[in-house]
Amino acid sequence: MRKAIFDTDTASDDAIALMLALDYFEVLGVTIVAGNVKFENEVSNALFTLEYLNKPDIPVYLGAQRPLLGQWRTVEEVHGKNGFGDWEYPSPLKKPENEFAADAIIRLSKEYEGELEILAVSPLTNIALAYLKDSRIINRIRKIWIMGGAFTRGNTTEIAEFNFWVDPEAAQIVLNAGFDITIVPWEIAEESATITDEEWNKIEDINTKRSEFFLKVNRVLREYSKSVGSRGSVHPDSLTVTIAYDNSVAIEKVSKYVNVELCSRSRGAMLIDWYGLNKRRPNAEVVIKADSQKFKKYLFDSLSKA
Ligand SMILES: O=c1[nH]cnc2c1ncn2[C@@H]1O[C@H](CO)[C@@H](O)[C@H]1O
Repeated sequence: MRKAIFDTDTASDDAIALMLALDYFEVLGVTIVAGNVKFENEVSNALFTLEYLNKPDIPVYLGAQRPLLGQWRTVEEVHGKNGFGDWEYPSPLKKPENEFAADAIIRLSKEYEGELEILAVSPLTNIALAYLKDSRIINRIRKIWIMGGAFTRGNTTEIAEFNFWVDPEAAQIVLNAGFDITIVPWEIAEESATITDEEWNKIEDINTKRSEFFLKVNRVLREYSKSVGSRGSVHPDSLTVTIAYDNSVAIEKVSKYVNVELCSRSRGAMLIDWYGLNKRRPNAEVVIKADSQKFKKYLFDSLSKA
């Protein structure tokens, strides 16, 4: 089985993406980073998810509790106050590790040199810190799968997607470091990983512990997504993990030089050099079309498991 670290600001879809990652990868650790909701809620959500899915032995490492430089805001309106649709789940018994997330990433990259992949479905602060401490990590990590960036339809500002917007400096560091990177941008998820009301009804009918989990953690996400005009709840993190597992879910990809804007109004914007104007070598593969049916088949299969 492929080996991966799951880097997350655990709220709503992050937890479903973690469920999928546990099915498809040997997850060596879950690293937590500042993003969606209060750090303590993210930690609790990750610990609870692992317990709920009967994987209590997978270590959880605490990472950056704020972005490298800028101010950010959490988005409880998107995920609910606790990030899990206000579901009052029982407090997890499991505890996080003492080792700092960036150190765990560096250590695991040595223990599994050339094999380790990172599923980065959150702001890139932890990965930037790991790289800043040990730049040779770029030669040991096999691949980073990044959920981030918007082409034009930002979900946090007019032009910026949340993960890139929270820590654009970290995103810029990671993108320019020399890792092997695939990016799944926001619009691709909205197009292909939106779960409509009809599909929510189908999930209600599945009636497994996992489907119940989906309905609870994504309850507020569903309301929020619809309130801003999406066709249902949008699941970018789940799509990213599915593409990491089965690359044929990404129907069209382009290799380009990608950077992130750091300035005022357009902070966090994804900058793709479509025409090679900078004469810089491509640093990322960007997914521009995904197979919605195939993604949903994977999601429903996983939700149907006992
Ligand atoms: O409105 C939203 N819909 C879905 N995900 C969101 C939203 N706001 C923040 N995130 C978080 O940021 C990434 C997507 O931009 C996802 O990783 C999700 O956890």
